[in-house]
Amino acid sequence: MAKTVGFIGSGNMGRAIMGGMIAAGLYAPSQILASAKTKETVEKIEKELGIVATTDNTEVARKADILFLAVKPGVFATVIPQIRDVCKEGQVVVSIAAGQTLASITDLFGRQIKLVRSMPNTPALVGEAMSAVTPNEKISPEELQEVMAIFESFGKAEIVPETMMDAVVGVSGSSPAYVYMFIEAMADAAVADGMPRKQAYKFAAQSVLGAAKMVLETGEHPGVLKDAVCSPGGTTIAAVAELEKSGLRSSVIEAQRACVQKSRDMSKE
Ligand SMILES: NC(=O)C1=CN([C@@H]2O[C@H](COP(=O)(O)OP(=O)(O)OC[C@H]3O[C@@H](n4cnc5c(N)ncnc54)[C@H](O)[C@@H]3O)[C@@H](O)[C@H]2O)C=CC1
Ligand SMILES: O=C(O)[C@@H]1CCC=N1
Repeated sequence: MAKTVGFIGSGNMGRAIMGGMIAAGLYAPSQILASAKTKETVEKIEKELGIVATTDNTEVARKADILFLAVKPGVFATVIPQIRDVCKEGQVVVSIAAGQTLASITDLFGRQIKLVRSMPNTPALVGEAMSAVTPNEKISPEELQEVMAIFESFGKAEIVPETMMDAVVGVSGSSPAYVYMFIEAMADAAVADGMPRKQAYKFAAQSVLGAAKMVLETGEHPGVLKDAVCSPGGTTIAAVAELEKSGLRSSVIEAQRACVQKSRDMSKE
């Protein structure tokens, strides 16, 4: 097992992964080394996660057995030239960036490295991420197993071909944002009907969690599960008819297609 897991970038996603890994107990906080841009963030994450942090990206690259690149895609061209000559021998590099391909990252390193492209999501923080993982040909089965164990420590993970990554960004990387909007809208409606805001979030979020679990655990088609909620002449079908009128499905499909297209465009930049 890797002795040190490094993170370059400690923003929303980096912190969600570190928090998820620590909560799962797969790695002790002392085995995680992260870099951040400012001293304030270094102090904040050291306190928040109990890990060691630094403003020096090269220190993380020198020491990490597995190195997560958790900065924004546009920062790769700054960070990789900084670290490429000091990376630890035999190190496995894991990118979590949208729109950075195995080929583009390899180009920035200027040589073939052990590289994994991945797409997690922020529910990593509560152990419920959905992550996709694509290794390059330098990654051994044992190394892949170790990387998968990290992703599985904070949620579900699957190996996918790289050609699937743009679709993954749409359906799981970015989709928590659409779901939060749905929860917010349901809560707003309940608040309009007099429910206290905090209680409204609980009722809306727990209903989304329960519905998602029904899909995952019963194996039923979502349409069958929907039909079971719709009593003939009842309340639910009245809501469903309105949602169809305002084009909920089409709206979600178009939004997700825009997300996937953006991911494709970013890969070409
Ligand atoms: N937020 C999300 O839901 C997801 C994000 N991602 C990917 O994760 C990556 C990070 O995204 P977020 O965490 O959302 O962004 P963020 O902006 O929250 O985090 C990026 C962090 O990198 C730091 N940073 C910037 N330049 C740096 C440098 N030169 N050296 C070290 N640190 C530097 C920033 O200060 C910031 O804290 C992106 O590539 C994104 O595509 C992937 C899946 C989901
Ligand atoms: O919005 C973004 O670009 C990142 C990638 C997936 C989720 N957040």
